[in-house]
Amino acid sequence: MRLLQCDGTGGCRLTEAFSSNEAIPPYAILSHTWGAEVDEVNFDDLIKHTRADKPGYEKIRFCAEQARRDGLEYIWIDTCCINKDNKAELSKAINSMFRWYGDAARCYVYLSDVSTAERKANGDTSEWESAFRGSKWFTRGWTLQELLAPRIHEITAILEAALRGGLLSRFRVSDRLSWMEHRQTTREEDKVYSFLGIFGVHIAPFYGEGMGKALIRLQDEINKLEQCTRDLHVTDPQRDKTRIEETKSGLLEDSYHWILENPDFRRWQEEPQSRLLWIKGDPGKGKTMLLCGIINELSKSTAETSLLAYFFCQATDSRINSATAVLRRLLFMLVSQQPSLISHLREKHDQTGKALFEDANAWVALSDIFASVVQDPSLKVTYLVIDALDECVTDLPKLLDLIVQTSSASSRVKWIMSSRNWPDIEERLERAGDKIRLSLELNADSVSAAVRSYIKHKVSRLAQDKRYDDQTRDAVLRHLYTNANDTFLWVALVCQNLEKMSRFNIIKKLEVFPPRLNSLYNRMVQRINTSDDADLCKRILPTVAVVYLPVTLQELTSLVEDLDGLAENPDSVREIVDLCGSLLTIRDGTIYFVHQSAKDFLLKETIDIIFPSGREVAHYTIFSRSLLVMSNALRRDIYELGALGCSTEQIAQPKPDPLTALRYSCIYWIDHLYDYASNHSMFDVSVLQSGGVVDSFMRKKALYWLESVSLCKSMSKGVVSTGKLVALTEERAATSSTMEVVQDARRFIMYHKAAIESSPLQVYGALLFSPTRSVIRTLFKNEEPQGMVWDARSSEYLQTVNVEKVLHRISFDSSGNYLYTDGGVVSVSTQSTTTPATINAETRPVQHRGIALAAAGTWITYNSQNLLR
Ligand SMILES: Nc1ncnc2c1ncn2[C@@H]1O[C@H](COP(=O)(O)OP(=O)(O)OP(=O)(O)O)[C@@H](O)[C@H]1O
Repeated sequence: MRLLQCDGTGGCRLTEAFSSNEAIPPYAILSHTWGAEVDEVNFDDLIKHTRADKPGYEKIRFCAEQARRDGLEYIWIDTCCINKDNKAELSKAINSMFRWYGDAARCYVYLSDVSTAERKANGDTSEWESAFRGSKWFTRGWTLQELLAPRIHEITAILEAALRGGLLSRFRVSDRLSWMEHRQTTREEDKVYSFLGIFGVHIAPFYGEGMGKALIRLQDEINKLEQCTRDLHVTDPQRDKTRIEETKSGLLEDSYHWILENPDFRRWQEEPQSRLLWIKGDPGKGKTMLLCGIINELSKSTAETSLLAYFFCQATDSRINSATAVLRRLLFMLVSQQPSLISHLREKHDQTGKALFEDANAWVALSDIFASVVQDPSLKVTYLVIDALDECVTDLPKLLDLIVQTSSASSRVKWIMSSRNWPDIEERLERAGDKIRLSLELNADSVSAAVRSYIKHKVSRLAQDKRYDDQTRDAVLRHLYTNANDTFLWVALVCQNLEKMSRFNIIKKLEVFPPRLNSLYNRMVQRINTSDDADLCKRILPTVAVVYLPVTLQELTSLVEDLDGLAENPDSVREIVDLCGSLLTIRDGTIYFVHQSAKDFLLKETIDIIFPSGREVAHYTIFSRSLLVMSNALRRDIYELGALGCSTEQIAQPKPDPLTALRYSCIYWIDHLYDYASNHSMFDVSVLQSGGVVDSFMRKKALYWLESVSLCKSMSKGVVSTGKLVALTEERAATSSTMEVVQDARRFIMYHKAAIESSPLQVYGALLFSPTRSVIRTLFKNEEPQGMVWDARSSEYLQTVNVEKVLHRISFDSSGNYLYTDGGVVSVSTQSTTTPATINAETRPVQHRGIALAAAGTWITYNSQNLLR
């Protein structure tokens, strides 16, 4: 970007171009409509100091004068700040202009066809206003990206939220395209190129290609961008935060406000060099809720000017307990708020697709991307918040190292993290330069006051709901004040128990709540152990303690034999889970531990009660139950979709959903088998023998299982799991026939993953593209699609499409006449022709890797020999 530097007396000179990592000084930018090309001052005129008589100088003078009044030294005007003879510079400018307008300190609009002289002395603005409303500035293509003022909504019909600075990525593509409808540009392609910034995409301008082709290229880029954002998305982080707050019965402002006045916190907030704040404290001291409060405050105070991204690690949920998950969510939130940042992901994502975020190399790729995002010179001031580092089970050291490294590399990023008092976290964070450590134990007075207000609030609610008399209320207050030891969680658990108890004799019953968390948990476990339902609870608790993410009530019925047949009756399951006392809680039909510390307690302190035969047995039970229920229920086309080409996006979850109770089993059975097998002395070798449970399941159900994995949107996990299964059969010397079927299933899923992921029933079409000697193809011969047999060596082709690169995405429009690929759009002719279609030609003698099926039943293979039939 080049700027015009004004000397304050009406003179200006062009600066050298700023490189992309140089800081750009504050500048004003001009929005105007172009006059005749000869009248505008161009780059050459400024370099050679020629043609000072051009009418276009008036605009420069206007802009420089206004900038002087606004105290700005630099201005940017498109007529003269771009060297249009330099193709690379022109292309870069076209692709960056939207951002340059967004980043400007001021934007001046020069309306050459509206005169202030038309304002009447008596203040009547009607003539001026009608000239204003009729100005051609509102009808030109390029000025679309420069619109700012709210009243412009009436004239342009552009949604007011967009004009008020709402994130453009939140508006539908069709809405944004419609804003251009009544606008003109001198060159037709500009009608498309002027959209690049509005969609946050880049294409090289190619004047002469025509609007149609430019639009196809734009649409293709938009599709890729949307796909990249979709692939990055896992769950909505805002919703995750709300869920956490609700699971913990809502956030109480009085109990976190102290932090805003805390000297360490203020130092972190106010000093630019203090980039890293680490809040540490023992279990249940209120760190998570404190961070929820801080996030609320930051989002109020910095909403417009900065970015805010956060992540709550939860050890109990394998989807959100790894370093990769942390980076993926943070990046998703940053990109959602500043879409231009997606450029750091696009190149890698275009090559690799969703696997970029999920395969074995995901950490390497994501950490590189993250490091370049935080060093992007256009990155706004950014706050990154991570709660519960201690609950990041996978790759915590790598995450800590990255935080330390990036915090010293970027001055625009400020971090807040929380964790328990773990020495290994302390040791790693010690390496960060300007960090602030805020210990809750060292701020005992503030925490104690916060806990007291929490107690007051909870007890007044209890007194109201349970109609306590004054004496009971005061006794409860006293017991909580005396025994809480500044631990929110202890108070929360006691109050939760009191809610379930009748008010009579409460004062005596208070004795059952001993001080300290562990004593309280111990009391809860002892009560379960001596209850009438102890056996049932002792089958449910180990299951809930070893699952890799919280399961639903229906999923639990698949994992615990005693709950067989109750999948349709969640209320009964709820009653049974309630027997497990105060250790578990149910929210939206999903079972959680009341707190991570409850699970920790169970796993560490009660092994002999909950896992008398070892934890591996709990894994074995889940594995074998899963295989049993899947063997009974899985079948071809379980959702009764019919058409093999039905794409994942078109599939609506049926009601009732036959996979409701099976989802967890489908995704995690292999992980449980693996964890069971980790104890050599306990492992029963027959599990992996010919005719054993795994062998039989794979022979009879492998394809139906893959179909269901795709319906559960978990193909990437399926790939990883089958890899684990292969490794296990090798380690444990399974019989060779079992190894063969498992290895072939692995090849099958690797080879056809993309196709099965986009259309689950393509798993059956994929048989046609597997070698005839494939074990899976042989086993499932009867499942091959009938009447659509395709033979690459002998078929007549309607059309042959050769592509230059691997195609990751392929889909037909609803008519079946157009095929959209990431290599371009192909029309699917119904007449026989030997002419190759529009994608660039390159034939490679390798095999096809995937397939897609048109609505009309035409097959296509993609990747290399791309054949339409
Ligand atoms: N500001 C608050 N408003 C409402 N409830 C709170 C607040 N602070 C703490 N609590 C209650 O205390 C419980 C424990 O707090 P929290 O989960 O934040 O502790 P923690 O320090 O993060 O614990 P751990 O390190 O074990 O994860 C919460 O479940 C909630 O019920």
